[in-house]
Amino acid sequence: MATDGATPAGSKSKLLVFDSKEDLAVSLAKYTAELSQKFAAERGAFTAVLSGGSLIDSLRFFDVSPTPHRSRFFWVSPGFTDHVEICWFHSKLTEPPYLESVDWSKWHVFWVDERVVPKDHEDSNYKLAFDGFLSKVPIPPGQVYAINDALSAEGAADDYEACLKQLVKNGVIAMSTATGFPRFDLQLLGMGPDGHIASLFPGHPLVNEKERWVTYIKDSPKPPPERITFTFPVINSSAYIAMVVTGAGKAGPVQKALSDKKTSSDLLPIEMAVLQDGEFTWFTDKPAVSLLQNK
Ligand SMILES: O=C(O)[C@H](O)[C@@H](O)[C@H](O)[C@H](O)COP(=O)(O)O
Repeated sequence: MATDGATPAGSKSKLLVFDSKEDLAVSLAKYTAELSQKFAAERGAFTAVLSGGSLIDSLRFFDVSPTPHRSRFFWVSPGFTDHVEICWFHSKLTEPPYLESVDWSKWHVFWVDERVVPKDHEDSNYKLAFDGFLSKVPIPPGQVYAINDALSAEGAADDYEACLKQLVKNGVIAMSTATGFPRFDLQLLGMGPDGHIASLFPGHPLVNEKERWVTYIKDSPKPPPERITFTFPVINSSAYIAMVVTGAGKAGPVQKALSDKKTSSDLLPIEMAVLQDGEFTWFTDKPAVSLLQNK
């Protein structure tokens, strides 16, 4: 059966490897819907954080099928491999049954990073998520927290941080008693081929930010250059992280992140994503884990 992987900070870590992007998307929809139900019942709100990039495709990717879909995935941890076959309805978050069964009124949506461009610009992560996901589900518009696109990068980061602080005060966002930073229920993240997450890039001083909740970058190596981003203390205070990584182009950083041998001097941002008290799940495909030993 399934097994948990390494637990570096006492938190849980799991690696899921899927046969196809469709299978990954089916599982991600089920995982997200279950967490939404759990937090809506426990706290009366579900705080979900999105990234840009290919993640949104994973929330909307495949076709609807009326018949159950047989999906295989693999749980992998050092020295252990198991294959599990499961039947799921071939469904995504924006289709039945989730469209009706998820309590969308409890959702509050945030971005782990955003490009400093107008909301209707092709580069906007808000636009990407709106077109592919948010426009298809009935989340109250007042609970979708886009950046203020009239501000500079610095101003937008300050404004977003102030918004988060207000929502912590109102009890919409939980606080981590362990870290003193906001504790989002679920962060749905992607990783770039260089091992970056959010807009925290390898070798950039922002990876060391310890005080701010939200900060800004004006020299992002991935275009466009101006962005705002959550900091590591906020990412690492999450209750759950789903790290969605597919494709052979990302196999190098995946191998490095999951390797037992770590040297603190050259950590990639993905290796710095270590939950203090939460569950970190990798949603991957076979090409992304092709450099791992025990797959
Ligand atoms: O604004 C962005 O560029 C993203 O939020 C970024 O952090 C993204 O998640 C990764 O770069 C992975 O992107 P891909 O999945 O497209 O490689």
